Amino acid sequence: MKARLILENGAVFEGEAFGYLDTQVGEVVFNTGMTGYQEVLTDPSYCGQIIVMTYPLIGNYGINLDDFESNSIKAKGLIVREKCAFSSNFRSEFELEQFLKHNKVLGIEGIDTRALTRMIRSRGTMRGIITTEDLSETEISSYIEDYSSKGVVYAVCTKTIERYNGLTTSSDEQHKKVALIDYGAKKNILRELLKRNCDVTIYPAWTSADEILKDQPDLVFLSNGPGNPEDLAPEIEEIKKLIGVKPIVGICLGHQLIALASEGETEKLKFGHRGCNHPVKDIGKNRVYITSQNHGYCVTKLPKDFEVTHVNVNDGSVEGMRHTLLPVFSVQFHPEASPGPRESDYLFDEFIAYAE
Ligand SMILES: NC(=O)CC[C@H](N)C(=O)O
Repeated sequence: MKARLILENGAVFEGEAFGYLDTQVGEVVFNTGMTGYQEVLTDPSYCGQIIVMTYPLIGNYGINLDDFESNSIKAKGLIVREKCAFSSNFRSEFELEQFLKHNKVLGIEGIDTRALTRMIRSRGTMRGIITTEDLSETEISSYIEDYSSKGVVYAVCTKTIERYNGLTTSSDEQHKKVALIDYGAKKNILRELLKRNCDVTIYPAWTSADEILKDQPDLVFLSNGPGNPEDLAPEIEEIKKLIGVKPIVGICLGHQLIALASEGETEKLKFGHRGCNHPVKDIGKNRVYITSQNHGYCVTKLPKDFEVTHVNVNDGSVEGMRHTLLPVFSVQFHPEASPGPRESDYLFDEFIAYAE
């Protein structure tokens, strides 16, 4: 069946539908990873977005039971050049198409993803509709105008407090108590903390600072998550109450929220950074790491008393910052990888070293 992507600038790309037949509106973004489609689709930070994979063949190693970053697809749609119908990998449990169908997500194949990506790069990120229906002009513009990314964090974060014990049980290993505030946390953040013997309590995004402090954590960890950080005014107020009281670290959205809670500023990037091949320089180590990224916003004004620890080698944007006096440290990229290179996972040791 035919399916179309209609962008807000009027461009139309036609391809073949696969997965679940539907109409959805979202922000159309591209990801340059050659692999990692399972992690990308289930990463809650993609909530509200339609993903274009620039690698031309997607689905060739299927979907397995271990690589989920949350328990369902959070993206609104998937656009590929060619979908692989029969996967070939010893870990594959089902096909990409089945996975999309089961999660009620529309995929479109046969799209010139190179032309589409070039258009997004030159025009900037745009809203778009994916559909198998014949929509009228009025329907198209009302879909696009009604689209908003507000509330996405509340849609994806945990609704109840969850507690996990660190993996090592030996009594001489001291377990650090980590309060992970979930704005749409990827599972690999939890896995990395548990692997390092931390006992982790996951709190819904709206949890008050008082409630978190009552549990006496050794470290507060602000997760990644979807949407515009500026939409989270109440959460920013709670973070303000934690800064200087408990050590705080953050990844991606968490990093942006620390900036906003300390009177820094964030802005939307023209087309974002999404992929597994973004070079980031750790200024202290004078080394470049290839990192996994997925963000549309970045910190443009550093808060007072903060210094830049990491910088993006491609465009010079801020990739990490640290308070010069208080235990506060955060990065814009994803040291938990999943998907992508794991070479910056040393940052989890640095994060945990901040614990009291
Ligand atoms: N992965 C993330 O946490 C993304 C943060 C934020 N939603 C952005 O797009 O910039």
